[in-house]
Amino acid sequence: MNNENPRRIALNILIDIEENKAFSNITINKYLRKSNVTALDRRFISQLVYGVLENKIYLDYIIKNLSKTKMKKIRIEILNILRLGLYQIIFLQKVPDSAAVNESVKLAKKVNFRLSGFVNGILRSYLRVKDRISFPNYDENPISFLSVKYSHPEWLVKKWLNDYGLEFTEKLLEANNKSPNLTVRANTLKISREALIKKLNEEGISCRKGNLAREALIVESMNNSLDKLDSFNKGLFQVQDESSMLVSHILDPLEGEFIIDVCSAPGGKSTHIAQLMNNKGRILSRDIHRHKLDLVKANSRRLGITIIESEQYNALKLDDNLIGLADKVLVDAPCSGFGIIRRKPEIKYLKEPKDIIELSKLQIEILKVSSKYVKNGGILIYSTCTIQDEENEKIIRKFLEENGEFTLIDIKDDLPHNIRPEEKYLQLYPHISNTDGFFICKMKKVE
Ligand SMILES: C[S@@+](CC[C@H](N)C(=O)[O-])C[C@H]1O[C@@H](n2cnc3c(N)ncnc32)[C@H](O)[C@@H]1O
Repeated sequence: MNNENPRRIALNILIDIEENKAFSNITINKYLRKSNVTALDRRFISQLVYGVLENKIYLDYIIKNLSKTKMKKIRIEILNILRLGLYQIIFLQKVPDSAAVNESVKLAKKVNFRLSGFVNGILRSYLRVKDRISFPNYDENPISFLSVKYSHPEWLVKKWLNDYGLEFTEKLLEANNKSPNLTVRANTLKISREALIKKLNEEGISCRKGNLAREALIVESMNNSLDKLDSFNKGLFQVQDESSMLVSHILDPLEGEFIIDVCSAPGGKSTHIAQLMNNKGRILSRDIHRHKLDLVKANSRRLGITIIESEQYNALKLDDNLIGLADKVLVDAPCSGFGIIRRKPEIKYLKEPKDIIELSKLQIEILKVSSKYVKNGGILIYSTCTIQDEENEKIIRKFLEENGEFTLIDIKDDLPHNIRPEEKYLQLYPHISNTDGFFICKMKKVE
């Protein structure tokens, strides 16, 4: 077994994510970029990594039941080999049980020969007693039941049950463990959506029109990673979820305007805004992290956008030079990310209740400071990729209470016909719109 063994690569990725609290998508890309595995193996590696992360609490519950060694005492490599083995046995019909066990034992032998017997024992005992493992019972403890079944931490399940009720919560939990659509935005500065479909088909990518945004394409199958395609390198598209595309449509930028995007990296929305402005006008794209701004620059260059100025800047600090100057300001705020658990399942284990409190303080401050840049009659957009009220509606309510010069604008006219929010703002959920969970709110500074 060499280092190009897909299970070994998946194991290394899982350990890296756990030890370094790293993001799954970035870590997977990092490892795949330096390996020579086939397209089929790349898909298998992603499936293993996402599958284990999505189902970690469930898999650990089983390991805890079968192991005499306490979870905390099981070495991280062995624990992840067990998770990988069980995931294959339970969730992957295409992998025979014997192969899942044998490959896990082989992997364990490479990592720590002495402990391969332990791995063999746990996996084989699972196969023997799987029907007798006792899981939490819904009637006795619905929170534990849902937490284990859908691998979400108990505090989050409890919170969502409280906020949304049982039916909604269960659908949301279930949707969070499903694969999201891979969606791209046609760069209409260079190509129409129809012509892009043709070009991608020629490159072996099958895709269809999106459901919500007029530039969106949903990728249905591919035999190459998107960033290796000629169409990608020529800047004909940008990977972006449809929910995120709606933000720029709701901002509704016009040619010649001055737009400030205070939290812009990696530039998904800034570049879309530039596209909607026909690359005419001025966009100031700021972010607190310099290295992330390199992505804004690289994306702009690839997409042929010249009106974006990127600048490292802390959005909490008022910039006196910009007060009252912007036609439109976008605050796409840092958030808990609970709307993108499908893309980054590790988020559900990393974030804690105290993070939501800290984030909401940061969000309201950024919003207050950034609102100062809006000119009279101008527009302020607040968006997040989360579904927590504390980071969304409550922020807006507080902001509007304290800033009487801003008023909420109804966004129905900016939305496609198939989205009809009950409120003036928009809250999307993965199990309802099959997009990321997203919040978008539009405010106007009264003249
Ligand atoms: C949701 S992401 C932005 C995504 C981006 N708008 C896009 O569409 O590609 C939030 C960004 O806020 C940045 N950020 C966090 N705290 C900040 C601060 N105090 N000032 C400016 N940017 C900040 C993060 O670095 C992160 O890139």
